[in-house]
Amino acid sequence: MNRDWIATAKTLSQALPYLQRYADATVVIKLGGHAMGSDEAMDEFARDVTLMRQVGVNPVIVHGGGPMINSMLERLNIQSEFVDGKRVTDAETMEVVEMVLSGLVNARIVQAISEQGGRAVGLSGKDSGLIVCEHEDPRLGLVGRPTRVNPRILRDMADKGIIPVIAPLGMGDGGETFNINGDTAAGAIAAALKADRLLLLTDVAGVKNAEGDVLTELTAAQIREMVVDGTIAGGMIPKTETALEALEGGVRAAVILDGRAPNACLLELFTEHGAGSIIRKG
Ligand SMILES: Nc1ncnc2c1ncn2[C@@H]1O[C@H](COP(=O)(O)OP(=O)(O)O)[C@@H](O)[C@H]1O
Ligand SMILES: CC(=O)N[C@@H](CCC(=O)OP(=O)(O)O)C(=O)O
Repeated sequence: MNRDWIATAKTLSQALPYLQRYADATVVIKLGGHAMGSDEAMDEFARDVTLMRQVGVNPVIVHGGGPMINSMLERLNIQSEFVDGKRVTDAETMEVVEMVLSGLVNARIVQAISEQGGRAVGLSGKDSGLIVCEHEDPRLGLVGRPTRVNPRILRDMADKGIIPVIAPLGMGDGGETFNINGDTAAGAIAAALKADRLLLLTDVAGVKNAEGDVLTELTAAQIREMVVDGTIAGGMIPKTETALEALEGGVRAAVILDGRAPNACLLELFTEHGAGSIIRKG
């Protein structure tokens, strides 16, 4: 018999304990704009998510789209700047952010999952009272900090076998729209669902130390130290902040991993090998 088929059967057999461990688990996956790359990578991600659902996991997708927002702002000649990894958002920028996240990025992910045979439905934090926000910092304009997350709609969707795909927008108490960093939104949702895993997919293999080596396990204390000494910088700041807040909020473990690596999510959940940097409570 062809050896590849034997290897496939063996792989499936070896995955059994992991499939059992994650049966009915809730896994929140943040797909960063940098991890979205090519159509092939998107198709593979969609296939992995569809497979997860097929074997009884409840995947919840929260996406970013920073690079896509940047290119649309450039086309419209609108300047944009970041403070500590978050986009300063005025009313004009907010319109573009919403248009790109809900109109382009969200729709692309939903379509990719549908093409793999999964049932995906796109929504944003503004739908069904999912994420209510307040102003995070006066310097950032319409950037929201989630104050209340109502995950009921997500539970209803999971019960029906639907994979939610969520754009990181929120609603203020006065009905205004807020831009939420994708990592922050994913962490808040993971905490509200008391998720078993929060997977933060990005474009690096994990959190690196000052020598550039990926740390496979990290503690909260290590993270705080690395933020203070500047080893963790830029977009990695909201990511690690999110991981810590999610753990405080009741998530069992958070993992920062390379979304461009082949079958990144499956590798992390269903093999002994794991992937990226894992941060556990403690
Ligand atoms: N200590 C670190 N380890 C790994 N990446 C880091 C670190 N400090 C800063 N970074 C930067 O953070 C980036 C990931 O954040 P970001 O670009 O916002 O990703 P995404 O768009 O996937 O959310 C990496 O590409 C890297 O340039
Ligand atoms: C407040 C804030 O910074 N919002 C982000 C939302 C998108 C995002 O988080 O995209 P990535 O995950 O691809 O970086 C932004 O405007 O770029």
